[in-house]
Amino acid sequence: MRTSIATVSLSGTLTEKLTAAAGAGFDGVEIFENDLLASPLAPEDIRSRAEDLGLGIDLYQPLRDIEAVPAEQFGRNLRRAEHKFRLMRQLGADTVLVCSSVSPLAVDDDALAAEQLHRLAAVAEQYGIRIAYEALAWGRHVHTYHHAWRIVEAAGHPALGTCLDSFHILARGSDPRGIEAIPGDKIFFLQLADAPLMAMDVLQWSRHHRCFPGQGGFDLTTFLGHVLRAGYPGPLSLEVFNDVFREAEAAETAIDAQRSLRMLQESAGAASLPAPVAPTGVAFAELATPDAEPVAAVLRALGFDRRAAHRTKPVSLWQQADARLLVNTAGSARREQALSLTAVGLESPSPAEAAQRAEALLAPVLPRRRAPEDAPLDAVAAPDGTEVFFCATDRPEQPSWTDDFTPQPRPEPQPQSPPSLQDPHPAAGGVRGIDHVALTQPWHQFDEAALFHRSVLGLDPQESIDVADPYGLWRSRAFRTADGSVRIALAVGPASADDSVRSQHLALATDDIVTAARRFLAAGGRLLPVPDNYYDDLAARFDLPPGDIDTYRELGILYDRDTDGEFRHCWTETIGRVFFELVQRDGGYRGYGAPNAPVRLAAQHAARHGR
Ligand SMILES: O=C(O)c1ccc(O)c(O)c1
Ligand SMILES: [Mg+2]
Repeated sequence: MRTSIATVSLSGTLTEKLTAAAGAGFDGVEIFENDLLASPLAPEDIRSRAEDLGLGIDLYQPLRDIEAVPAEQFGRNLRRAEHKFRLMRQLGADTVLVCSSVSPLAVDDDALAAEQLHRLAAVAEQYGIRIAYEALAWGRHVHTYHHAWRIVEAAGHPALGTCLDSFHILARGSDPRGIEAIPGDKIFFLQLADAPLMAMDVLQWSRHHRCFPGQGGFDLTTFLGHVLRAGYPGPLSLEVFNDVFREAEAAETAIDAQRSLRMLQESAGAASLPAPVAPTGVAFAELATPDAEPVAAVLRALGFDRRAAHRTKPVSLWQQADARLLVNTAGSARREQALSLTAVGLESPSPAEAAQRAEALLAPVLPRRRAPEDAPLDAVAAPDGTEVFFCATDRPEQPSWTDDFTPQPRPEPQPQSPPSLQDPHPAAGGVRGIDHVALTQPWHQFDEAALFHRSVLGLDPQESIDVADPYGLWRSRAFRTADGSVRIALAVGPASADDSVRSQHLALATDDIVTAARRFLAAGGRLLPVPDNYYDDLAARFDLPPGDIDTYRELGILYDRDTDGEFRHCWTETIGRVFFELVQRDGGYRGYGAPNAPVRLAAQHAARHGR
């Protein structure tokens, strides 16, 4: 289907908006009046600029406060409208949006509204223009789609149809099934927007918090199904008023927008994409640092061995059971000078198919080989720049990223066993694998990152949660496979948290955190100190054996429980931008210890600033 985007959804000048829309593969745009008024380009130049970019101007908008007004006022409204019809001829736009009046002059009289819209349509028709009448959720007398449609039907003019906007319809809780009763050819335009579910004034909600389909809480798949079954033949157009998108890079927002529409068309059965390939595990996480020694010391204390070295690059593979970490010191030219998490390898049943889907969803695909002699690997860049590899680890039928590594002799020679990358049996208190990867997102990319992880990586979103920090608020949302074999937690921090303190972390799974913490401390590792107050509260909240609480207090282990299981965890000190978490997840515990996160954030501030 044809895809379109309203210029109000993108940042920048009109030219920048058009370029971004075209770059993301949109077929058309809705031009917002203000974008035209503020543009130095004449309407004919806008038209040819759009044409050169392969974009149609699918809608011009809006005409406001037109209908159901006293005769004299309507005369003035018609003159104003005719002015815009002439402009639209120059623009090459043939559909104009009229939103339901919010004017105090408007009267509650459907017959008058229908008569005046009929007269407006008759004038528009002379210019070859169609009127699409839309009910604003806060319209003075007309605020539901069925009401707008009743008026359009009563007006009975071929140049008059209705515009459906998913936000206005779903925000008011209208039943979208009634859309199927509208003849498809009388739906002149379809605007799509999602929004987080919020209890607030609907105008403020609409003007500030709309987002792209799949980023909010509305069921747009069902909604679109009704519109398509009605026989709507026009474009799917995104009209998203969003404070963050107004500031973000237009080219990236446009790609995020197009990705959301492709996902929506897939879920509504209107288009197909290469099938999703859910990952089955975390193959590795890659850390970049100019100086390997500080992180190597922590990894040794955590029980990791330096198991292999890259054949051609300064990259070491550290491993313990299924936890594999790459430490890359070729990073001096990287944007980060401090230790940072730069790549994640996801074990994929079919790396090539995962990459095909990623490409169809406009993810930036990275070169398959970083160097001519490297094994070919499928990888894409996440919105925050993290490289995500689709991996097959040591599977005979596929190239393996481990092919680029040469096993190193074990530190304590084991004559019977040759050097190997396999290590299925961790010692008691050892690390078993990677429980989750936690990535901090730039503040303006949280919704984009969420859609990316769901659509491109095939992960299921969990609830968004707020976490209090002494100096602001974090918003965090985890994405996971159904079986929990891959968990990625995204967080966006307070504006005051500058980039250097936006830490990322790797949570390492163990079956025995008490032994793991003791071994780490005995090996010279340092855990983040946890205040005594925390443990007093723990005793009040949970009926844990007092001896356990004493042990947790001694070691700095925190505890949480949900209806399915228990969670115990502790954190290392931060090196550069990265810290490690030891995690013991028992039963079916689904969370990440969120109730304990404020304690961590306060302790990390204290460690950094001595306060
Ligand atoms: O907020 C508004 O004024 C406004 C204008 C035009 C639209 O299509 C819309 O959905 C909202
Ligand atoms: Mg609208």
